[in-house]
Amino acid sequence: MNHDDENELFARLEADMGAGPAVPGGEVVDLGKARAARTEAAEPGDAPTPVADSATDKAPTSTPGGPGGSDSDTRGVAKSELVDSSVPVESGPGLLDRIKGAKRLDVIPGWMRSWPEFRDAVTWLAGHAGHTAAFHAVRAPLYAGKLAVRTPRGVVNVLTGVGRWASDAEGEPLRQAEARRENSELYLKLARQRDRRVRLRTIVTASGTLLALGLALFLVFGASLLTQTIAAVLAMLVFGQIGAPADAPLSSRAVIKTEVQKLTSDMVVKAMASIGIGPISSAVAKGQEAITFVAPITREGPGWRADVDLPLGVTVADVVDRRSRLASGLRRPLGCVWPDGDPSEHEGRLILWVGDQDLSKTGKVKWQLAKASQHDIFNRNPFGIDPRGRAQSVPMIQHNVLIGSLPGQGKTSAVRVLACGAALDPSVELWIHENKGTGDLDAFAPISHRFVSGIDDEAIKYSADSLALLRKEVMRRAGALKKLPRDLCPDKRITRQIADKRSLKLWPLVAVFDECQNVFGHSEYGKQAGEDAEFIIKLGRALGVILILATQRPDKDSLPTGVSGNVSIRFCLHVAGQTENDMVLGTSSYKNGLRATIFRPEIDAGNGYLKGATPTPVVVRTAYLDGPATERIAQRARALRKAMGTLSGQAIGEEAEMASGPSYDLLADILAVVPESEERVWNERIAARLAEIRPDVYGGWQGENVTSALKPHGVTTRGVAGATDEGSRTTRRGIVREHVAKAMAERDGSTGAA
Ligand SMILES: Nc1ncnc2c1ncn2[C@@H]1O[C@H](COP(=O)(O)OP(=O)(O)OP(=O)(O)O)[C@@H](O)[C@H]1O
Repeated sequence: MNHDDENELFARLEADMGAGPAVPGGEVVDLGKARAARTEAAEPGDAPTPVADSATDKAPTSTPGGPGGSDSDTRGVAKSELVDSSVPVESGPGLLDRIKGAKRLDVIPGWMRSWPEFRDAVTWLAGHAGHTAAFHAVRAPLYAGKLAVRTPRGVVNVLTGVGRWASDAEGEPLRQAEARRENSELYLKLARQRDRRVRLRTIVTASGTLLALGLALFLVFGASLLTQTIAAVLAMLVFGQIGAPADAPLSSRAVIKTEVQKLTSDMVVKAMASIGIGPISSAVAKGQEAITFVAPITREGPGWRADVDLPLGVTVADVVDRRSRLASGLRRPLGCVWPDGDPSEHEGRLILWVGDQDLSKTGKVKWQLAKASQHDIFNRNPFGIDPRGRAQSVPMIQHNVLIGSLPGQGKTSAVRVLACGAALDPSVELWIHENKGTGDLDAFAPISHRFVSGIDDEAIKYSADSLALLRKEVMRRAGALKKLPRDLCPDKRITRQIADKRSLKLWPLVAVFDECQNVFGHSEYGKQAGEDAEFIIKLGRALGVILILATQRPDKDSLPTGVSGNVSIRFCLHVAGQTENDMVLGTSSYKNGLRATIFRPEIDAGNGYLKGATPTPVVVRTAYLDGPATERIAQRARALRKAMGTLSGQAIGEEAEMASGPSYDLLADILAVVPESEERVWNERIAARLAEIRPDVYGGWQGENVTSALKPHGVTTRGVAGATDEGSRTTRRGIVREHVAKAMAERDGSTGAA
């Protein structure tokens, strides 16, 4: 709390205690009393009442009005007294509210609460210690040699030192000076002091020498070899160190620290004054306080953090706009300087974070799930780190993702990270489309229900077909979800519990469209594909259908506005200008300071603005998975799917038409569960047996489901006489086994002929 705050709080307390019952702001003002009060104050000879405007620091002005003033004037007085009174009144939060609203600082720092960050810190520390130990261990023989060579010199240094001490050599220059000045009194005093000292020190030195000689004789003639060795090593360590020249230390450094200057308020003010924001520069020029530091500058992660209040009317976006000038003003590389807003405060609260090193030099960020055996897509997917080194993740369920940038900035890498997260959940059905044709996502082919890599018309058509199929799938899911009982699906959206009931076929479906501009911009299929994508984006979220779109041409021809306008998570790597920026990050993003144009081509590949995944947009350097790493993850994902029986579609060589849901052969399955000996059978019995062999497909089926599923195959049901489990005879709907066998033979015969 600063001084002004304290003053204000005390004034407020005084007002609370002394003013009697409060007049709530909403109460009716007694104009008569207000007028009387004003008339009193405006008596001739009275000084004009100053109306202080603390917000604008205006010069005091006289209260308008006076005897005979109009009603509106009167209201003006009453209003100014209530609003601008220099005595605090009941406006704004009270003391308790202010205390309640105070921001609590973390008891335990963020990096200690986040397991991955804590693990990173400990791993780094262990690595650092290990490296230093190994470095010096390797050089130990060299250090021993140096110490041995320096030992005689050390001995001489010690003897010389002792001699100088015993003879009080340090007082000699003083005595000489007094002798030259012929100050006999002081000289005699010093000489007497020297004699006293030398007498005492000679006794100490002689005793010490005798002791040392005794010890030396004992070590040479009386001590064991081990003691002799230890003594020799110790002597070498001590005398070798003492004998070292001042400019040649024994060991070199195992690590050389990159010296990073501490960020000071002075540096920040100077830098801010140099970026060309009028109110700041002019205040600094006049020697006034241009910006206010609301907290001490502290160390946060691998850098420094300054919390600053900008002058009135200046926004964080104004500073972000001048980031490179700010970097110059701070004399730091651009990739170290990250001005950011504080969402919990006002538009003028700037968090300036200055990193020790350029974000682009962080190297390749490890993906947290690179070695994980499995992942749950209902949890957030690790995505990368922010400039402050904090792990950042992306929620997948209930979301769609749009990734955009110029070529070669890291879109595909970002897609891989998201697709790998989805792949590690074996319940997820993957549809992968890579319409650049370079095979960047080929690793996912063995686990994808639908997969295509290509830029030719056929590949584009395949992707467009996928969107059409997804649209149908979304509609099917909407119907299926609606029918679910309320207790299973209270929020009318897919949950883990629902996804795990395979018979419902409502598992999460992640569809990736990399280089989607080639699909949406296609002359023949583009328009329909855009409409389908918009439909899916709008409705698919609650139904477990997640679209991940990546484009290197975010313009309105290649990315339908219905798509870009409705997507929930956006990641924008380097783009050329405002239009592309806003297409990916959303309207007005550029104006609000979210400018992916700040990233440098190539140097900042992998760095982008992430919006929608965190409470406020954040710069993220994505984790990087190269080809082999992606393949290893995909293999793990395939093994998981095999074990769970969720591989489907093209991953097991099925035709593309069998796109939605796992394939099954109803006729073959019925023949399998109805033995030849059983000529006629009730449909309800078939349904129960089918559910036993394929619960994921037939679970929950009743007799009617068998009836309707057989209809397209030309098998009709009829009344079949039989006995219930209790033994009573009755007739129910059923089939003749031979009819099913015939339908299957016909079908297979015609397939074979085709
Ligand atoms: N997260 C990252 N960390 C480090 N380097 C990265 C990262 N992402 C991308 N890169 C670098 O950028 C290069 C291009 O990445 P990527 O292929 O993902 O870009 P792209 O935007 O998909 O390109 P294109 O549009 O041509 O397909 C990579 O080969 C890699 O060297």
